[in-house]
Amino acid sequence: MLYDPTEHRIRSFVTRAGRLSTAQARALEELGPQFLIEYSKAPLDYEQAFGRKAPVVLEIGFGMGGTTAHIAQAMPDKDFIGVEVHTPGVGSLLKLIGEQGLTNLKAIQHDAVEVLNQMIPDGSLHGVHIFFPDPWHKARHNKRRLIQGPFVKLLTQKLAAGGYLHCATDWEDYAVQMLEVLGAEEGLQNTADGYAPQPAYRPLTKFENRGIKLGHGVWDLVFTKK
Ligand SMILES: C[S@@+](CC[C@H](N)C(=O)[O-])C[C@H]1O[C@@H](n2cnc3c(N)ncnc32)[C@H](O)[C@@H]1O
Repeated sequence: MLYDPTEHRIRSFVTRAGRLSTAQARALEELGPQFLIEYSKAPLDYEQAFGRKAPVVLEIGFGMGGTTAHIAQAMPDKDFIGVEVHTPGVGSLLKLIGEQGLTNLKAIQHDAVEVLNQMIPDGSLHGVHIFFPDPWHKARHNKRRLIQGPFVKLLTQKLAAGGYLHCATDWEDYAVQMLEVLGAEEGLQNTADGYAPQPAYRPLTKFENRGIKLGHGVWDLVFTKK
């Protein structure tokens, strides 16, 4: 066990109260029963969850879900599971699922580390997306960053052979950390010589737009499981 969720550990998020809009609250109430997968300590049966057998991509920390819904719509042959702790974000994603009539996207509202440990079977994921994870840019908060050795080992364990891990960030020193940590994971192989060109399926996100306005660069990293 790489992470024991029963042990105290430093989390990559802080619980924010966050105000729900009326539309988000309605989406949670009306679409939650169909599109939310409840956190559980039992392994998830993807075929049962989606009613078909298809490659599964997990997205960690989808924020308001705009990118997640965009990608799911563009790839109807794949099933997507988004994991997010923030309630307004989950409401926002459910609203998009309803508006776009998506049947290949569901959400889990829970800490992704516990979801991976408890619900995701080893060797089962076609891909993992982690777009603009919180940079925790103050040095004393760096330890909260998601992309660290043990977490990357856990992700690698959950990927199928040939499956991919795609991370993106607009914080240069987090990009450097990601390249170092992913490069050090012996189960992974870089698809590029260093940072990867932005894959065509990833649209600009809200955080990316903000970063670009602030003059930050954006770095994509795409690794595959050996
Ligand atoms: C900076 S936001 C980026 C959101 C989105 N990916 C985007 O690009 O717009 C990071 C998100 O990750 C979520 N998050 C952080 N740690 C998480 C965890 N352990 N499990 C699930 N979600 C997490 C936060 O709640 C937040 O919404």
